[in-house]
Amino acid sequence: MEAITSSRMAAIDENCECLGVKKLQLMENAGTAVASAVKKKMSSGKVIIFAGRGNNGGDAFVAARHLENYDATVILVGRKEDIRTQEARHNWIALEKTGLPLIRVTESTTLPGSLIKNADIIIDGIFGTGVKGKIHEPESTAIDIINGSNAFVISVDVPSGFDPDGNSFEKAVRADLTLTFHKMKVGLLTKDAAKYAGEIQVIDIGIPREAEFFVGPGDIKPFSVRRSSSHKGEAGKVLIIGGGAFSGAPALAALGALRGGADIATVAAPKNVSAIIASFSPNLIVRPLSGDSLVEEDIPVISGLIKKHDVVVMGMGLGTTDGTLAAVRKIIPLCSKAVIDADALIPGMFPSGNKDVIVTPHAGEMRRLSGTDVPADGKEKVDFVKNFALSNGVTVLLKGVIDIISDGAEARANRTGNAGMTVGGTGDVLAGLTGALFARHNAFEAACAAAFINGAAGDMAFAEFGYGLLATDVIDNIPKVMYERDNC
Ligand SMILES: NC(=O)C1=CN([C@@H]2O[C@H](COP(=O)(O)OP(=O)(O)OC[C@H]3O[C@@H](n4cnc5c(N)ncnc54)[C@H](O)[C@@H]3O)[C@@H](O)[C@H]2O)[C@H](O)CC1
Ligand SMILES: [K+]
Repeated sequence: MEAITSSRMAAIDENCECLGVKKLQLMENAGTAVASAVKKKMSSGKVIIFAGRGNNGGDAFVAARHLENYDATVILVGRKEDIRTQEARHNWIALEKTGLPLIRVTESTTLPGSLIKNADIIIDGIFGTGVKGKIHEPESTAIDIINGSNAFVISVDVPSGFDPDGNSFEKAVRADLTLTFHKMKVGLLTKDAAKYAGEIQVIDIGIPREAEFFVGPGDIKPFSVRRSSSHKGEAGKVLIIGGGAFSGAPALAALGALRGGADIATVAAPKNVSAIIASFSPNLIVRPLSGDSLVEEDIPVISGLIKKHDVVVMGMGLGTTDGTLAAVRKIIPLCSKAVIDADALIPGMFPSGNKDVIVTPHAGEMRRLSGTDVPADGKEKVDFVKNFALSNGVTVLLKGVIDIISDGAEARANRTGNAGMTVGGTGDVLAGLTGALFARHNAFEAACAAAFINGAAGDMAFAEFGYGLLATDVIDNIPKVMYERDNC
């Protein structure tokens, strides 16, 4: 059964907002489904609703509002001033306008244990996917009280305290029924989950398919955060192997990597272009290779550089002489993580099972790599990319009007970008940016985020320069997309 992590769920949630489906709507659907489960179980009776200060509590507030005709009481575990999100606050205010009794509990000693004794149903909305670490008071005692009751317990999304990602946890509600939203959670598939969750039902809360299939702002969020205590190099060291035939392409890739957050971008380039590349920017470290093009004799130097970097980005501006292609073939197996672009995209060279290679072809390069025509669009194109990724053991980022990204297991698409980006160099920027993101995250997530960020930076450049935009304008807008812009 397909299951989802809490971080992916949060990303999808964020993507929904951009598609016009607000969190408030999802919360309404979630809470309505919980109330329906109560109505299905009994037509009248005593219901106690435990709600926390996060969105799980918000779902419980909605459920309570839909149970006005029952003998229902809401226990807010925490101060109403501390209700964390706008959506949950909105639903608390709506609840205050009903005739339902609302009890606020800030200390474990004031939890009304006697009220719970003869409850028929308890709704458990203390924590959902946002639970972290040791359970504090009064939540901890609230969990104990629920577990000590004889009522039928319905947990909202996950039993409160239970780790949605399958990690160890301190204590959790033991539910009879868990209504989990959108998809099964990874933790609910672990072997002792049923002890806590009881029967598990997956509830559709109206998340559009597009929120999962199209890369959105939620998917780039994890790439925009960094610990304040980070040390030099921790954000990624990227080695660009390119140039010889050209000099601008590897420089654009390196600058794309730096704007994408890499701490270090080193360019290993043939001697004929190395000084030119260095002269483009003082931010670049350039290591000259032996001659006018990459050759096998350069491999000892390159091998040493690979060991000092997290990711290799290779191909841009290399040229396609036999000697260069022979060198490329020998370099790829030396890399633990590689982004392969442009001239380094050589047919038949990706070892199956090596998931730490991202290839970034456009349609023409994809045709060369696969030896067949790429379907124009639709499901056929997605399946084509997915099959290629699976059979070659790589992650594919196929560039196009709509980019398709797949690691062979999953496929997503990216809609950012514009026709102004057909200008030379934007693909080099994307390759470098992909390398920077790949240094810190897995191949598929990095490729998805890079496609979105590069396209959105291109859209910002288009707003300023129209069809006169340059690859360097895309580079300059990368941080705005990652750190400043509302990307909806
Ligand atoms: N994913 C969706 O599309 C939807 C999800 N909904 C519901 O939202 C919750 C997740 O909400 P979130 O606000 O992120 O987190 P929680 O409500 O689970 O909890 C956060 C809350 O709890 C406090 N807290 C966390 N850990 C502890 C602890 N150890 N001790 C004490 N307090 C703790 C924290 O400070 C916060 O205040 C999801 O499960 C769904 O139920 C949407 O409503 C519908 C769409
Ligand atoms: K819960």
